[in-house]
Amino acid sequence: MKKRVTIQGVAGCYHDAAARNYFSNEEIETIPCDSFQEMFDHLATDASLLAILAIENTIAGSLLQNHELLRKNQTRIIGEYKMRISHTLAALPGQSIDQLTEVNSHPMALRQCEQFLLRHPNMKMIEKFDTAGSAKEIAENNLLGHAAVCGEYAAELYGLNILERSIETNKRNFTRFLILADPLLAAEIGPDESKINKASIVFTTPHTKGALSKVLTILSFYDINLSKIQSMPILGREWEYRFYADFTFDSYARYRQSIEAIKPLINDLRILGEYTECKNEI
Ligand SMILES: O=C(O)C(=O)C[C@]1(C(=O)O)C=C[C@@H](O)C=C1
Repeated sequence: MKKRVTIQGVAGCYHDAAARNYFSNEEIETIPCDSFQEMFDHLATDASLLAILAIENTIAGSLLQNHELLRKNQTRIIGEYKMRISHTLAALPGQSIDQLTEVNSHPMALRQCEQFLLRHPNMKMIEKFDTAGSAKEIAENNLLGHAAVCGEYAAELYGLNILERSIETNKRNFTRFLILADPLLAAEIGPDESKINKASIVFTTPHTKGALSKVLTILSFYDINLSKIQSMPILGREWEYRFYADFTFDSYARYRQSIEAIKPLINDLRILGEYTECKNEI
């Protein structure tokens, strides 16, 4: 059966490209959403759907709100995909860069191109819900004076002219996406234990001396490699934090033992997913 994958954004956006790359051996249908929240709403009402969710970028950092969405929803992470992101500046045919007064894009994309955009102060940065959505809006409404920061494919798809290519601040610009599924579907189509070498968890620690350090020491004892840790404030408890951690490991059994070993030291543990590490980042 054709997989249906919810994406934030419209045809030609980076989520669309990431979904098509990740499922390159299968025919898929992408379901556009206006926000990350809307993606989770769709997943909650239709357990047969999958989703792809940007979680961090090598220039702009973490998408913080997406960590909280992962925790608050029952979906499981079943995979990850790292994709090179290269942005273009695109406008209606006939427009030159000095005629532009406004640049539209997803906030993460604008941040990734900040150095280029600061060199062109004639363009005011206006955040929109999507890169490709910005290109589409400019084309459909014939918005003279507007440019979009979007992928080359999106510019072509919506008939815009590319004024500048590779405008990201650093060429090593990658976004890491997570593949999500309802827990029952995840058990069915997620990777076999033998292929699992990465996990994402969230937990809190008591506000005592060395609490987090003790957890990390135990993980290191079990040969667990901490690949990312992200703290987020706990609502209503000033200056207290929740920790989102990603691990990689060679032995699934040792990883499970390490989780059992840290349990007495932590609270509110949730395993967000166990999956195969994506290595295609070069
Ligand atoms: O606007 C898009 O095209 C998206 O898919 C969103 C998004 C993001 O959420 O970070 C995806 C990848 C890039 O980092 C820029 C924007």
